[in-house]
Amino acid sequence: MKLRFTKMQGLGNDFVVFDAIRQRVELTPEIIRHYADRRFGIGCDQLLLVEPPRLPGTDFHYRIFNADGSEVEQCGNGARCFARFVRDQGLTDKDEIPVGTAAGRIRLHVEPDGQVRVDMGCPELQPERIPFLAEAEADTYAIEVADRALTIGAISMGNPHAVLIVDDLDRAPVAELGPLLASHPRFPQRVNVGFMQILSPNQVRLRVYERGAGETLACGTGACAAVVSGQLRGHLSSPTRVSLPGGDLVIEWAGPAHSVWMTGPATPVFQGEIER
Ligand SMILES: N[C@@H](CCC[C@H](N)C(=O)O)C(=O)O
Repeated sequence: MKLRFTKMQGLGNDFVVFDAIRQRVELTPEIIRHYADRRFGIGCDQLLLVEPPRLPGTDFHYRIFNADGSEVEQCGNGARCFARFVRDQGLTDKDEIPVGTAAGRIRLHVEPDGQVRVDMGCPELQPERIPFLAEAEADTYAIEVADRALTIGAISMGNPHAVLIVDDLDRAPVAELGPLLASHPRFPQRVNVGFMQILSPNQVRLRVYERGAGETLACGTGACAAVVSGQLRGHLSSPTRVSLPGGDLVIEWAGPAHSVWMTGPATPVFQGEIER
Protein backbone atom coordinates (compact mmCIF):
# COMPACT_ATOMS: atom_id res chain seq x y z
CA MET A 1 0.00 0.00 0.00
CA LYS A 2 1.27 3.41 -0.93
CA LEU A 3 0.76 6.79 0.68
CA ARG A 4 0.20 9.89 -1.50
CA PHE A 5 2.05 13.06 -0.52
CA THR A 6 2.79 16.54 -1.86
CA LYS A 7 6.20 18.14 -1.42
CA MET A 8 5.83 21.89 -0.81
CA GLN A 9 7.99 24.82 0.21
CA GLY A 10 7.54 28.27 1.71
CA LEU A 11 10.66 30.35 1.11
CA GLY A 12 12.72 27.15 0.99
CA ASN A 13 11.40 25.83 4.33
CA ASP A 14 10.19 22.52 2.92
CA PHE A 15 7.36 20.17 3.82
CA VAL A 16 5.94 16.76 3.08
CA VAL A 17 2.16 17.18 3.25
CA PHE A 18 -0.22 14.24 3.72
CA ASP A 19 -4.00 14.34 3.26
CA ALA A 20 -5.11 12.34 6.30
CA ILE A 21 -8.80 12.92 5.49
CA ARG A 22 -8.99 10.74 2.37
CA GLN A 23 -6.28 8.24 3.31
CA ARG A 24 -5.15 6.61 6.53
CA VAL A 25 -1.77 7.94 7.66
CA GLU A 26 0.00 6.22 10.50
CA LEU A 27 3.07 7.96 11.83
CA THR A 28 5.65 7.16 14.48
CA PRO A 29 8.73 9.28 15.24
CA GLU A 30 10.82 6.68 13.40
CA ILE A 31 8.62 6.80 10.25
CA ILE A 32 8.65 10.62 10.32
CA ARG A 33 12.47 10.65 10.52
CA HIS A 34 12.55 8.26 7.56
CA TYR A 35 10.19 10.37 5.38
CA ALA A 36 12.13 13.54 6.33
CA ASP A 37 15.51 12.01 5.49
CA ARG A 38 16.94 13.74 2.40
CA ARG A 39 18.85 10.66 1.23
CA PHE A 40 16.81 7.62 2.31
CA GLY A 41 13.34 9.24 2.35
CA ILE A 42 11.54 12.16 0.67
CA GLY A 43 13.29 14.98 2.53
CA CYS A 44 11.81 17.91 4.45
CA ASP A 45 12.23 20.22 7.43
CA GLN A 46 8.69 19.45 8.65
CA LEU A 47 5.93 16.97 7.87
CA LEU A 48 2.34 18.27 7.83
CA LEU A 49 -0.89 16.32 8.33
CA VAL A 50 -4.26 17.60 7.08
CA GLU A 51 -6.97 16.16 9.33
CA PRO A 52 -10.72 16.67 9.88
CA PRO A 53 -11.58 19.57 12.25
CA ARG A 54 -11.40 19.09 16.02
CA LEU A 55 -12.14 22.65 17.26
CA PRO A 56 -15.58 24.28 16.80
CA GLY A 57 -15.59 26.90 14.05
CA THR A 58 -12.64 25.39 12.16
CA ASP A 59 -12.65 23.57 8.80
CA PHE A 60 -9.53 21.44 9.30
CA HIS A 61 -7.01 20.34 11.89
CA TYR A 62 -3.35 20.83 11.09
CA ARG A 63 -0.59 18.75 12.73
CA ILE A 64 3.11 19.52 12.43
CA PHE A 65 6.11 17.27 12.99
CA ASN A 66 9.77 18.31 12.92
CA ALA A 67 12.29 16.28 10.90
CA ASP A 68 13.52 14.73 14.18
CA GLY A 69 10.06 13.16 14.73
CA SER A 70 8.85 15.57 17.46
CA GLU A 71 5.30 16.96 17.19
CA VAL A 72 5.07 20.75 17.56
CA GLU A 73 2.35 23.32 18.10
CA GLN A 74 2.75 25.80 15.27
CA CYS A 75 4.48 26.43 11.93
CA GLY A 76 4.09 29.65 9.93
CA ASN A 77 5.47 28.63 6.54
CA GLY A 78 3.61 25.34 6.93
CA ALA A 79 0.35 27.21 7.54
CA ARG A 80 0.65 28.99 4.18
CA CYS A 81 1.48 25.69 2.43
CA PHE A 82 -1.50 24.11 4.21
CA ALA A 83 -3.83 26.76 2.72
CA ARG A 84 -2.48 26.20 -0.78
CA PHE A 85 -2.67 22.39 -0.35
CA VAL A 86 -6.31 22.17 0.77
CA ARG A 87 -7.37 24.39 -2.16
CA ASP A 88 -5.21 22.61 -4.77
CA GLN A 89 -6.51 19.22 -3.58
CA GLY A 90 -10.15 20.37 -3.80
CA LEU A 91 -10.70 19.99 -0.04
CA THR A 92 -12.07 23.55 0.10
CA ASP A 93 -12.78 26.44 -2.27
CA LYS A 94 -12.78 29.10 0.47
CA ASP A 95 -10.42 32.10 0.38
CA GLU A 96 -10.55 32.33 4.17
CA ILE A 97 -9.89 29.08 6.00
CA PRO A 98 -10.20 28.67 9.80
CA VAL A 99 -7.85 25.93 11.01
CA GLY A 100 -7.12 24.32 14.38
CA THR A 101 -3.60 23.47 15.53
CA ALA A 102 -2.17 22.16 18.81
CA ALA A 103 -1.67 25.86 19.71
CA GLY A 104 -5.29 26.87 18.99
CA ARG A 105 -7.01 28.54 16.03
CA ILE A 106 -5.36 30.32 13.13
CA ARG A 107 -7.01 31.95 10.10
CA LEU A 108 -5.56 31.59 6.59
CA HIS A 109 -6.44 34.08 3.82
CA VAL A 110 -5.55 33.21 0.24
CA GLU A 111 -4.96 36.51 -1.58
CA PRO A 112 -5.86 37.08 -5.26
CA ASP A 113 -2.12 37.02 -6.17
CA GLY A 114 -1.69 33.57 -4.55
CA GLN A 115 0.16 34.87 -1.48
CA VAL A 116 -1.21 33.65 1.84
CA ARG A 117 -1.90 36.03 4.73
CA VAL A 118 -2.15 34.33 8.10
CA ASP A 119 -3.58 35.55 11.39
CA MET A 120 -1.02 33.82 13.62
CA GLY A 121 -2.76 34.84 16.86
CA CYS A 122 -1.35 36.85 19.77
CA PRO A 123 2.23 36.30 20.91
CA GLU A 124 2.59 34.86 24.39
CA LEU A 125 5.09 36.75 26.55
CA GLN A 126 4.61 35.21 30.01
CA PRO A 127 7.69 33.06 30.71
CA GLU A 128 5.74 30.08 32.07
CA ARG A 129 3.57 29.99 28.94
CA ILE A 130 6.55 29.99 26.51
CA PRO A 131 7.87 27.95 28.48
CA PHE A 132 11.02 29.76 29.73
CA LEU A 133 12.47 29.76 33.23
CA ALA A 134 12.58 33.38 34.44
CA GLU A 135 11.53 35.28 37.57
CA ALA A 136 9.18 37.67 35.76
CA GLU A 137 8.13 38.76 32.27
CA ALA A 138 10.57 41.17 30.55
CA ASP A 139 11.31 42.45 27.06
CA THR A 140 14.83 40.97 27.26
CA TYR A 141 16.55 38.40 29.44
CA ALA A 142 20.22 37.77 30.28
CA ILE A 143 21.24 34.18 29.61
CA GLU A 144 24.57 32.38 29.78
CA VAL A 145 25.55 30.08 26.95
CA ALA A 146 28.98 28.42 26.76
CA ASP A 147 30.44 31.03 29.16
CA ARG A 148 29.03 33.87 27.06
CA ALA A 149 26.54 36.36 28.49
CA LEU A 150 23.81 36.90 25.89
CA THR A 151 20.67 39.04 25.75
CA ILE A 152 17.60 37.41 24.25
CA GLY A 153 13.93 38.08 23.73
CA ALA A 154 11.71 35.08 24.63
CA ILE A 155 8.34 34.74 22.92
CA SER A 156 5.84 32.03 22.07
CA MET A 157 3.96 32.11 18.77
CA GLY A 158 2.29 28.87 19.87
CA ASN A 159 5.84 27.46 19.72
CA PRO A 160 8.82 28.82 21.68
CA HIS A 161 11.35 31.31 20.25
CA ALA A 162 14.52 33.02 21.51
CA VAL A 163 15.59 36.11 19.54
CA LEU A 164 19.11 37.58 19.50
CA ILE A 165 20.03 40.86 17.81
CA VAL A 166 23.31 40.74 15.87
CA ASP A 167 25.31 43.42 14.03
CA ASP A 168 26.19 41.32 10.98
CA LEU A 169 23.97 38.36 10.08
CA ASP A 170 26.54 36.87 7.70
CA ARG A 171 28.94 36.47 10.63
CA ALA A 172 26.33 35.45 13.24
CA PRO A 173 27.34 32.30 15.20
CA VAL A 174 24.19 30.39 14.14
CA ALA A 175 25.86 26.97 13.91
CA GLU A 176 27.66 27.43 17.23
CA LEU A 177 25.03 29.10 19.45
CA GLY A 178 21.89 27.76 17.71
CA PRO A 179 22.11 24.19 19.04
CA LEU A 180 23.35 25.33 22.48
CA LEU A 181 20.45 27.73 22.97
CA ALA A 182 17.93 25.35 21.37
CA SER A 183 18.56 22.84 24.15
CA HIS A 184 19.30 25.32 26.95
CA PRO A 185 17.92 24.11 30.32
CA ARG A 186 15.97 27.38 30.78
CA PHE A 187 13.78 26.29 27.83
CA PRO A 188 12.28 23.02 29.16
CA GLN A 189 10.63 22.20 25.80
CA ARG A 190 13.66 23.38 23.77
CA VAL A 191 13.42 26.51 21.62
CA ASN A 192 13.78 27.90 18.08
CA VAL A 193 16.62 30.44 17.93
CA GLY A 194 16.44 33.55 15.71
CA PHE A 195 19.42 35.79 14.85
CA MET A 196 18.15 39.18 13.67
CA GLN A 197 20.04 42.07 12.05
CA ILE A 198 18.08 45.32 12.07
CA LEU A 199 18.43 47.35 8.86
CA SER A 200 15.73 49.97 9.56
CA PRO A 201 12.53 50.20 11.68
CA ASN A 202 10.70 48.38 8.86
CA GLN A 203 13.32 45.93 7.57
CA VAL A 204 15.34 43.16 9.18
CA ARG A 205 17.42 40.18 8.11
CA LEU A 206 16.88 36.89 9.97
CA ARG A 207 18.36 33.40 10.22
CA VAL A 208 16.69 30.75 12.39
CA TYR A 209 18.12 27.62 13.97
CA GLU A 210 14.97 25.54 14.38
CA ARG A 211 14.23 23.14 17.19
CA GLY A 212 14.09 19.66 15.71
CA ALA A 213 15.26 20.65 12.22
CA GLY A 214 18.47 22.75 12.45
CA GLU A 215 19.00 25.95 10.46
CA THR A 216 16.30 26.31 7.79
CA LEU A 217 16.03 28.71 4.86
CA ALA A 218 13.06 30.42 6.53
CA CYS A 219 10.90 30.17 9.64
CA GLY A 220 7.49 31.87 9.66
CA THR A 221 6.87 31.76 13.40
CA GLY A 222 10.52 32.81 13.85
CA ALA A 223 9.87 35.90 11.69
CA CYS A 224 6.77 36.75 13.78
CA ALA A 225 8.68 36.30 17.06
CA ALA A 226 11.63 38.39 15.80
CA VAL A 227 9.36 41.29 14.84
CA VAL A 228 7.49 41.12 18.17
CA SER A 229 10.82 41.13 20.03
CA GLY A 230 12.16 43.99 17.88
CA GLN A 231 9.03 46.06 18.56
CA LEU A 232 9.08 45.34 22.30
CA ARG A 233 12.71 46.49 22.40
CA GLY A 234 11.74 49.71 20.59
CA HIS A 235 13.69 49.02 17.38
CA LEU A 236 10.88 48.20 14.91
CA SER A 237 7.51 49.46 13.78
CA SER A 238 4.78 47.70 11.80
CA PRO A 239 4.83 46.49 9.06
CA THR A 240 8.28 44.90 8.92
CA ARG A 241 9.81 43.15 5.92
CA VAL A 242 11.79 40.13 7.14
CA SER A 243 14.46 38.92 4.71
CA LEU A 244 15.34 35.29 5.34
CA PRO A 245 17.88 33.23 3.35
CA GLY A 246 14.96 31.76 1.32
CA GLY A 247 13.12 35.06 0.67
CA ASP A 248 10.95 37.72 2.28
CA LEU A 249 7.92 37.77 4.59
CA VAL A 250 5.87 40.79 5.63
CA ILE A 251 4.95 40.81 9.32
CA GLU A 252 2.41 43.17 10.91
CA TRP A 253 1.80 43.59 14.63
CA ALA A 254 -0.22 46.37 16.31
CA GLY A 255 1.18 45.58 19.78
CA PRO A 256 0.27 43.45 22.84
CA ALA A 257 -3.15 41.77 22.75
CA HIS A 258 -3.18 41.97 18.95
CA SER A 259 -2.65 39.16 16.45
CA VAL A 260 0.55 38.93 14.45
CA TRP A 261 -0.12 38.81 10.69
CA MET A 262 2.26 37.08 8.31
CA THR A 263 2.12 37.33 4.50
CA GLY A 264 4.20 35.28 2.08
CA PRO A 265 4.25 32.64 -0.65
CA ALA A 266 3.49 28.89 -0.63
CA THR A 267 4.64 26.68 -3.49
CA PRO A 268 3.94 23.05 -4.45
CA VAL A 269 7.08 21.26 -5.70
CA PHE A 270 5.93 17.77 -6.72
CA GLN A 271 3.52 14.97 -5.82
CA GLY A 272 4.45 11.37 -5.19
CA GLU A 273 3.73 8.09 -3.48
CA ILE A 274 5.80 6.29 -0.87
CA GLU A 275 5.56 2.77 0.55
CA ARG A 276 3.79 2.81 3.91
N1 LIG B 1 9.43 26.23 10.15
C1 LIG B 1 8.40 26.58 11.00
C2 LIG B 1 8.47 26.18 12.45
C3 LIG B 1 8.43 24.67 12.61
C4 LIG B 1 8.38 24.19 14.04
C5 LIG B 1 9.61 24.53 14.85
N2 LIG B 1 10.81 23.91 14.35
C6 LIG B 1 9.38 24.14 16.30
O1 LIG B 1 9.93 23.13 16.75
O2 LIG B 1 8.65 24.84 17.00
C7 LIG B 1 7.77 27.93 10.73
O3 LIG B 1 7.78 28.34 9.55
O4 LIG B 1 7.22 28.54 11.63
